Amino acid sequence: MHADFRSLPADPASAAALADQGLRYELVGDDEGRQDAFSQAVARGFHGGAPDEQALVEMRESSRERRAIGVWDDSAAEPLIPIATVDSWPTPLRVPGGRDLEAWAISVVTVAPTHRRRGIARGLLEGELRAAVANGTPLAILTVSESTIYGRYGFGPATWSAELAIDTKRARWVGPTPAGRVQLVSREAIRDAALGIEERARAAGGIPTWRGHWDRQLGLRRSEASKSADIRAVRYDDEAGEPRGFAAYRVKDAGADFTRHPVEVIDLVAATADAYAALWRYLLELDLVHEVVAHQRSVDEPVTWMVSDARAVRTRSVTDHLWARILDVPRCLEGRTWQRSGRLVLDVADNLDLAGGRFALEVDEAGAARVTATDEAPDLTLGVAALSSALLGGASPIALAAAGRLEGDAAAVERLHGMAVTPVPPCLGFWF
Ligand SMILES: CC(=O)SCCNC(=O)CCNC(=O)[C@H](O)C(C)(C)COP(=O)(O)OP(=O)(O)OC[C@H]1O[C@@H](n2cnc3c(N)ncnc32)[C@H](O)[C@@H]1OP(=O)(O)O
Repeated sequence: MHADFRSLPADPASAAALADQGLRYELVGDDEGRQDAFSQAVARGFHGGAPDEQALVEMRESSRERRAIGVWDDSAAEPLIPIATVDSWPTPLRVPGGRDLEAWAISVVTVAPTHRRRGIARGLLEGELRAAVANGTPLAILTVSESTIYGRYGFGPATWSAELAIDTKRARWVGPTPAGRVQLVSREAIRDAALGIEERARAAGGIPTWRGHWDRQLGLRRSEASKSADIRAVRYDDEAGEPRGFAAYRVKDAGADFTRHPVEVIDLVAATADAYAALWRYLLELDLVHEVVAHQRSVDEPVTWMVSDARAVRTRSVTDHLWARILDVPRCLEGRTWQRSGRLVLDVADNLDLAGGRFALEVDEAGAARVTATDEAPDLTLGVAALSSALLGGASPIALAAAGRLEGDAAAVERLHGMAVTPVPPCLGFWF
């Protein structure tokens, strides 16, 4: 890794391409005035309200921990506010087998409505991918506002999230009854315990959270205090009194019938099976509640099996969530554990010329991979986006082949499927 990723220079090729349009593409750096202008541009780019003084101070925290890039148009009416933004930071990503792979997380990609569709986002994205390569990071990741934007840069969806709506009047608890306790605690207490619990709970597809994330999720930022007083929090402590999980939720307005409050689960994080069961049970047995809605859940939630009537748990939607982009094929494929042994020669196409080539993937009985460049005839031909989708074990190579995103004979496709797909689907439980 680069000694200080925040000072990796702005990518010269993107700087030159944007300079041709009279635009300055630059690191935001440590100047608070520039950081605040960047935050204003981000809020505007996502159709948010103008941040007040307090919100700007709070947003400086992420400016200090991320590498932020802005694009300035000196001819604009407000030339100090960038017309485009992106930020990024290197982070561990949990991969199948329980190890972490370093990933370049990319966020807050915005282009002002006055400057859209003239290649500025392309400059930002290509610049980020080249910066990640310069940093020695083998993978880039992001969560997306629209699933139409990032495939062209070699990203593929790699985890999926479900939105669950549970009818609590039908969902009689038949799951386990753990021996620990669910305790009502302050949001501050959850914030203080969250990082430790989350780190133990992190499964494939997960990246570590940060304190500012929890301030925001739990409504603890001073600038958002008035909107979040209704957030309640519970913690599960095991028999020894160790915190093992928590849930934050909001009971919404019941309307005319006071027995029918909807509950929105803001987060439910469980480091143990006991914590998982106890927290769900608590939520599903709240009085005066008829429905519990939870977002960014796994597509294979055990809670479905913990209630008397499985149809009480309705999956409202399943959407792609984390997108991944391989930048170094050998390091990514060797970084994870595979489900079965086998050998395949993969021909990987990359239209940005960052990671493509022909590689022999050899997996031993323990699931450990060795990946070497080769000029043998390929068993499978695929784009880097399809390989990135398969990396975390959540995408089906059989379906990718049926869709024409992976070519090869059926036996080779099935071999990759058996090697890649994991029994537990990868999951990232939040947006970044
Ligand atoms: C990781 C994240 O931050 S996700 C958040 C993404 N940001 C947002 O949703 C905020 C609102 N939207 C925006 O700010 C802008 O519209 C952006 C950032 C999505 C696109 O910025 P632009 O500068 O207009 O994109 P740019 O002109 O570089 O387009 C590059 C290519 O993407 C395509 N494209 C851009 N936006 C979209 C879109 N929303 N849907 C489909 N295609 C798109 C363009 O047509 C172009 O295609 P081509 O290369 O085949 O010609």
